[in-house]
Amino acid sequence: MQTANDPKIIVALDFPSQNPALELVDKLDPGKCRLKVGKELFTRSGPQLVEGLQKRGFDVFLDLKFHDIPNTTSAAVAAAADLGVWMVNVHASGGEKMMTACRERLESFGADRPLLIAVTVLTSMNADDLAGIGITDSPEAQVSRLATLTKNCGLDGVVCSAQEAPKLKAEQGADFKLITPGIRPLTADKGDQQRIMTPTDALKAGSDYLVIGRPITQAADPLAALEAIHSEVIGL
Ligand SMILES: O=c1ccn([C@@H]2O[C@H](COP(=O)(O)O)[C@@H](O)[C@H]2O)c(=O)[nH]1
Repeated sequence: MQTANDPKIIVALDFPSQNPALELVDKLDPGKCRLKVGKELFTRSGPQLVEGLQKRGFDVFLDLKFHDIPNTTSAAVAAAADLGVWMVNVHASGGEKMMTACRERLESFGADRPLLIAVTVLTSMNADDLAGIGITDSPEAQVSRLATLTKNCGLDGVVCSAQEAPKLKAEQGADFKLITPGIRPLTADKGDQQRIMTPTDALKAGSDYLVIGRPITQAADPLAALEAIHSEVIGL
């Protein structure tokens, strides 16, 4: 259920610099959405921008998808926790030792620690893309395998596509959070996403949070696009 205290929509601020990002953010309501800062905007504008978004009242998902050795990755998630972000992520394919080191490092932040989640299979990838990196299982099977590893390491959830959500909720339980990009309203361009679902279907399938970028940020009227999605999902 979408409530004012736990907005389900996470707007991906994939902008080339902070000015266009803030132009949109200053029209948004932190009661209706959270914000995601990814590699492009963080590389341009960094921690100062994240702090500015948080001062405006928004929860920030720092989507830097860390993938490195345990020592380096756990230090990076601790730096994210120092920034005060709501959620941070790593790649599950970094493995058990890396994810466990990250989870243990965040324990020292107590109840205020960010949610720690792991990327399973990018929503831009299909079975052929997986085969290209030597994985002959279906995306669904690979996502399940990496979600099980992630849960066993004590993380809070995974990034997956909404298509995998029913299986993951059955396998990992209701509390294991599913953060799903690849969200496309019926009229939106698919772009480079492969495993997609509409906002309504994604929430019905078991997504906890919907990551939505271009269908909002590239819309002729981004605020109207967000409002339309918000109205669609508000009762779910
Ligand atoms: O598997 C993944 C992991 C992360 N993302 C990120 O989500 C947004 C999606 O943006 P759209 O414009 O709605 O496609 C983007 O920032 C990605 O880096 C993902 O798409 N898939």
